[in-house]
Amino acid sequence: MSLLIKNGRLLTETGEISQIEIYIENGTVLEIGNELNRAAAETIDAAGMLIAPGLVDLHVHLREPGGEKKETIETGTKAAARGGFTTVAAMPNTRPVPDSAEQLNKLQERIAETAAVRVLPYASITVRELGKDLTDFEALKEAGAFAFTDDGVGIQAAGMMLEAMKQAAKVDMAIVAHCEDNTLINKGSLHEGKKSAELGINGIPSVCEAVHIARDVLLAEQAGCHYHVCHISTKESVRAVRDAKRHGIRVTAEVTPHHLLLNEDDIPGHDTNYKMNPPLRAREDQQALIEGLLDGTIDFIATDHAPHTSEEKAEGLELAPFGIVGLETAFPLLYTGLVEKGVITLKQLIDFLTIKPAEAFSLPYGRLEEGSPADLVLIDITHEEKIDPSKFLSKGKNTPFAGWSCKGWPVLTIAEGKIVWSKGSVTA
Ligand SMILES: NC(=O)N[C@@H](CC(=O)O)C(=O)O
Ligand SMILES: [Zn+2]
Ligand SMILES: [Zn+2]
Repeated sequence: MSLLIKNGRLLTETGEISQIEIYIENGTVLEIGNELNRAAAETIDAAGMLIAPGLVDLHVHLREPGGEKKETIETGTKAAARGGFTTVAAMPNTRPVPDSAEQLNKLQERIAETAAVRVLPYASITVRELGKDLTDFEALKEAGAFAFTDDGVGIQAAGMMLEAMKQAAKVDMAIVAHCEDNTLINKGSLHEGKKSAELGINGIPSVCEAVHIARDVLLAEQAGCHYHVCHISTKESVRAVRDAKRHGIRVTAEVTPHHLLLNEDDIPGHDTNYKMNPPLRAREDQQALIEGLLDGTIDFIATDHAPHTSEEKAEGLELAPFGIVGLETAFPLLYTGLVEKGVITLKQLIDFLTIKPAEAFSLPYGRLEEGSPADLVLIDITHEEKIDPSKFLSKGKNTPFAGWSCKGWPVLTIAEGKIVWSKGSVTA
């Protein structure tokens, strides 16, 4: 199977745009250049489109097994393809949890059968994510685990975290941490601040997250493992990561589009589409996250795509589950909200969604070079369209961004040389 992409525009290292042809064979980029004179089974005219490496999202909830009402591997990866993502890492807070080689193997089978794009499965740190017993890291690595995390819940005991980190260092894998101290959650539904006070709702204080990060970087220093912070959200957390990096500790961090684009002032009232964990923080936290991204404290962007059913989300601010979807809106939102506003460049945005996550975890994805896997996305930078959850391929419609007018929509996604999603107008 061969594919020729003509007339596309590619960003060079310096951020300039160059006209390019890409020839793909058997899932691999064979040649990039001008007037390649290749005869391909299929030709795509990418005139006017920006070509980027397939986007990489290392924090996604696909919900299968056990949560199929919210999402499946099939619907979640179709949503990924529509959003321009060709690699996603699937969180293990499913039922059952991939906490043994047997469960992970079953998950891999489902992925092989139904996924539209590449899925890297996380395994849990503790059995059933209960925080009591460590899983068998060696066996899980052998079975193809991408990294270890108990996302959805923090590792409460420092001794447990240290032991996990030592085991992770032994098998040269990362500990990926949802940072939340259960004794500081305060039964909160929003950030503890202006908005929680205004709405008369319990708030989750910033220190609930930052205290785990401050603890964990010290533990990681001792264990010598790669420690990664999920969905960083507060200025104190950014400070802790920055300080740890300065001291040579092997820590990386991700931030979500919603924490970069929203803060508590944007919450219109009792709307559960603004309820996620960690919560939308104060304006100065949002500013600190942008600064952290710009100065390299925060390594990359991940969506934390967390679909829930509309019935669950209709239960009111205090009872509804935490989480919003993100795969199908990340690029246009960030392009419109950050690049068009001059906060970051287009090159930086693409890097934060491709090469940066890949480098943080030494993955061979997120780059478009001769010999690399043929993962790429064509993006229409100029076309403006409103976010319409009814068009989502995800089962989850839970987004606070419905109706936002955005530019920078993916129009065609190729994963391992195959067209996995197309808006329809570009294929020749
Ligand atoms: N982010 C969320 O608000 N929710 C996630 C859990 C998590 O990422 O911690 C979920 O699984 O729904
Ligand atoms: Zn989490
Ligand atoms: Zn998550």
